[in-house]
Amino acid sequence: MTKYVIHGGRPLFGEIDISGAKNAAVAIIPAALLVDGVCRIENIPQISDVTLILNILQDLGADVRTVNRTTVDIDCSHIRNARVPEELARKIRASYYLIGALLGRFGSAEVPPPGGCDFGGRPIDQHIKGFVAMGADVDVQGGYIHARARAGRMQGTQVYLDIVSVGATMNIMLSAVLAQGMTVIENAAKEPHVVDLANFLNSMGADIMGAGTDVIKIRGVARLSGGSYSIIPDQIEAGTYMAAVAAAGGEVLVKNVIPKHLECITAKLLEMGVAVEERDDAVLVCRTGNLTRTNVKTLPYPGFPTDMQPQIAAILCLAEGTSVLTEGVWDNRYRYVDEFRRMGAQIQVDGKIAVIEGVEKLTGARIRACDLRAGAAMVIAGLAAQGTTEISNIYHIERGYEDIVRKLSGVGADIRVVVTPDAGKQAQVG
Ligand SMILES: CC(=O)N[C@H]1[C@@H](OP(=O)(O)OP(=O)(O)OC[C@H]2O[C@@H](n3ccc(=O)[nH]c3=O)[C@H](O)[C@@H]2O)O[C@H](CO)[C@@H](O)[C@@H]1O
Ligand SMILES: C=C(OP(=O)(O)O)C(=O)O
Repeated sequence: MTKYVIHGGRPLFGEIDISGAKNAAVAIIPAALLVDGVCRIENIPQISDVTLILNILQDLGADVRTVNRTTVDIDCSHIRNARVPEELARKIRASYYLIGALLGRFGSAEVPPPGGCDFGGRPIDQHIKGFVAMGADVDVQGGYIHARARAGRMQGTQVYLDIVSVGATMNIMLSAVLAQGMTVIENAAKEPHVVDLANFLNSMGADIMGAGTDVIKIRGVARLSGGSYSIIPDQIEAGTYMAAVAAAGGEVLVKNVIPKHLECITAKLLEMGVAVEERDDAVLVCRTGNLTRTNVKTLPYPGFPTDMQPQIAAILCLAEGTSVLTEGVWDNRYRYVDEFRRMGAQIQVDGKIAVIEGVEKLTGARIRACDLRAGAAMVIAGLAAQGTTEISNIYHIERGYEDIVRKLSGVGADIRVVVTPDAGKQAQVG
């Protein structure tokens, strides 16, 4: 078993470099399927979700070459296969983007239902509604989603999303760039990664307007051609390290960020008494005094991101007074609360609302990551806690954080990766 062992209670000082955004990279890499020629993609984060999506493209027949640690060249010109392997696709959420990209490229796709963090139901009905409106037949058989454009090519149309969905907005965009005519997505998501995908596709020759607003217009073009593109910095990775400084104390320059994307997080940290100073492409985060209570509700961008909800909860556990946290996106994103309670946190959950009574200190405990951001929040709690925290199931964290142990050690955290023989092997030895 591999776990993180953290000796908490040390403030953090120094600088942390932020990697490319997970939720942009896992859409832009499948988008290379639409391009005729070589796409050079830079600022790719070294995380397991990216490795998986690159493996899927290779399995489909793409030529993937590593240029350096953060750059790959992808050439999908010779792909003829539109069936995605089940064992890879089920491990990540972003495999759903292969439906839109393959439909756009070949007019057909066979993709297993996606995996990803478990927040209760994660339907993709809005993605399918969009594909059907654009002239595709979609059904599920033998554990696979089968999608086929009846006219051989997707047809532009108007799609109104019943709910603001990041995945549906980007998937419909992928299926529309090579479609016949104009597609209009209404009630579209506005997250930075939606804009990044549109910018990537436009840089390869697509004609997309309005990304970042709630109406996106995509005029279909005959072909996309190769080029190079650099992925935006990860808003959530940056927010996670900002939260770590807020919880543990200290002063850290979080570098290579777009401060505008962080404003929703910065605003809450300021309310809690944390100093945040914006620079051109960095934010300086400093916490010396006590933390003040606040209320937080997660919402689609530009609201406070749901992917920062567990991390802000870790700080609120240490803030003076009672805070109310409302999850506005997912039905069940509080599965980590029992683990926090083992560290002395006082949290009551009722449906989508968590009431957090601040405590003076958290104490180290053996806890288990239950999903990606919950795992990151446990790291934050461990850094702030007195004593030793051991976090298992860290593969969840490695889906989305490049070198988290090295980055935190670089600012003075006492965090190590420890590999122990699993229970089965110990029993064999004994
Ligand atoms: C790989 C990736 O980018 N994952 C992110 C993406 O997930 P994902 O794309 O799965 O999330 P969505 O934005 O689609 O989901 C938002 C809400 O819409 C609902 N919904 C969504 C689609 C649909 O067809 N029907 C439907 O009812 C969901 O249940 C949820 O309540 O956005 C989420 C919301 O910012 C983030 O937490 C995830 O980190
Ligand atoms: C929920 C997340 O990821 P995914 O949708 O890939 O499970 C996340 O990035 O916080």
